Amino acid sequence: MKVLFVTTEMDDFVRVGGLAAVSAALPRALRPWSDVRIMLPGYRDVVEQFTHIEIVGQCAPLAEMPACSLGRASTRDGLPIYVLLCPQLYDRPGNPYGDEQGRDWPDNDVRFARFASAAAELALGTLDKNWAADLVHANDWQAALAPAYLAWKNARIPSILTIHNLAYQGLFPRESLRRIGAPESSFHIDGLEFYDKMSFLKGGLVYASHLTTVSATYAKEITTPELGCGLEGLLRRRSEASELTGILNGIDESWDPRACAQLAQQFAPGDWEGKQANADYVRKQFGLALSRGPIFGLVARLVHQKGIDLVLSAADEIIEAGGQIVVTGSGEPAIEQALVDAHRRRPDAIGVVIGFNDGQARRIFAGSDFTLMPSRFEPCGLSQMYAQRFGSLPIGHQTGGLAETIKDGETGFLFSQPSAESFLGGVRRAFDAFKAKDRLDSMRRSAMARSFSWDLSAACYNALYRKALSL
Ligand SMILES: Nc1ncnc2c1ncn2[C@@H]1O[C@H](COP(=O)(O)OP(=O)(O)O[C@H]2O[C@H](CO)[C@@H](O)[C@H](O)[C@H]2O)[C@@H](O)[C@H]1O
Repeated sequence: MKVLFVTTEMDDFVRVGGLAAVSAALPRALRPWSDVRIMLPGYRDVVEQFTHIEIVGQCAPLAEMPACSLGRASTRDGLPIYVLLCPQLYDRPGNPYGDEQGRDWPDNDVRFARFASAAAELALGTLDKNWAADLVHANDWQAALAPAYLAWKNARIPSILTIHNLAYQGLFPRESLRRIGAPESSFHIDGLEFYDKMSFLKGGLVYASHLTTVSATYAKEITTPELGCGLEGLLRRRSEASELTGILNGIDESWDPRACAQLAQQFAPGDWEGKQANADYVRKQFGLALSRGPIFGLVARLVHQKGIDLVLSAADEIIEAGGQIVVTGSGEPAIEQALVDAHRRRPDAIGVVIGFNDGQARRIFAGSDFTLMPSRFEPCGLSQMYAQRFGSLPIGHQTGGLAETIKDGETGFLFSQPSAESFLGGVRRAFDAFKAKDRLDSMRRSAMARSFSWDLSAACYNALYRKALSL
């Protein structure tokens, strides 16, 4: 079975959020079953990391989308990667989606439509004479038009679209339709149109043969007006036709505190002195006061979704009760600034490093007692799984994947509403557990014993692929 996995982030080369971790781990977990190949845009960060890229094909210009070439390379462990080379679109500073100031690139419609249409061509066998795909697996709005381009070419290749976050839809003005060579006839309510704009995500929601999202709970939630982002009607129809499946993400094996080389000290369940060494390190690194109280960690993209405002409004109570807070991540400038201000107000108790560094994140999970995840919604969430493996008990809102991966009172704490009061309820329960050392010990052991292995998820995707191919 030949699968083209189309994504715009991958931990090996470039990451903005959780999609990058999934794109690095899931294709690897699928390798025993299929010939999975990844397709990425040729961003500067991707191209620079390969010593050799073999050019395998050329893509002709289409509407306002420039010609480009397709390169083939592979990761050190032999995973084939196709890279779409078009310096004019992808060789830029900044992150995959915007400039160094965080503003979206104005030509993102062309950048990602070019990517998606090239993916469709590659799948059809017109770009690499030695390879065509049996199935296309596209991820999020950036790749969501791949199923649409397949449909517009009347191709019969089945496609799967995974929604990692419905809140990002890739909305562009109607004129984009012409720029990306989409048929005029696709601009209607059952096609790409979304309130008079063009929605890339909707292209995938409409044209993909099957939809998945990253937890069963979120798969239900997105069929409701509360979390359906205006697309609930379409999603409900696809769900009722059994064409929307929730498959929980896993995490990779490097999340093992006994072996993780990036920690201040490795530790096993029960070795709380080892865990304490990481707490000491974090306190020192973040310039916090010496303390015997709990550390609350927060590792997240700093966006509205993640409920950082709830953490800020609870900060005084956490500190008064003897806790300290450490935060790392990057995202919206206003949220970054609010965190920096909170740190300036209480540098002894609130540590903040804006930016993202994987080692730093791991040391926070290892050094903290609790991990804060008051997300307003959370399709799956990875931080709460990383946290449990590292003995940091997550305090999460009972939504999406958090509701499925945190065992309330056993491996972490769930609270019911995305409000400051409800969140504080979870925090207070955490303080109680911290004082009851036997309880803390057994909760940490239960959390660390969980595996969150990719194997189960990969088996579900494999079954879905086979069903889509009627194998
Ligand atoms: N700039 C940055 N700042 C902070 N952390 C960064 C980061 N870049 C990468 N990360 C990493 O990404 C992790 C966060 O991933 P999540 O899955 O929790 O959320 P995200 O919203 O990015 O992903 C979306 O996609 C994933 C994957 O399907 C879903 O789990 C999730 O619910 C959905 O919102 C952090 O633990 C960290 O390791």
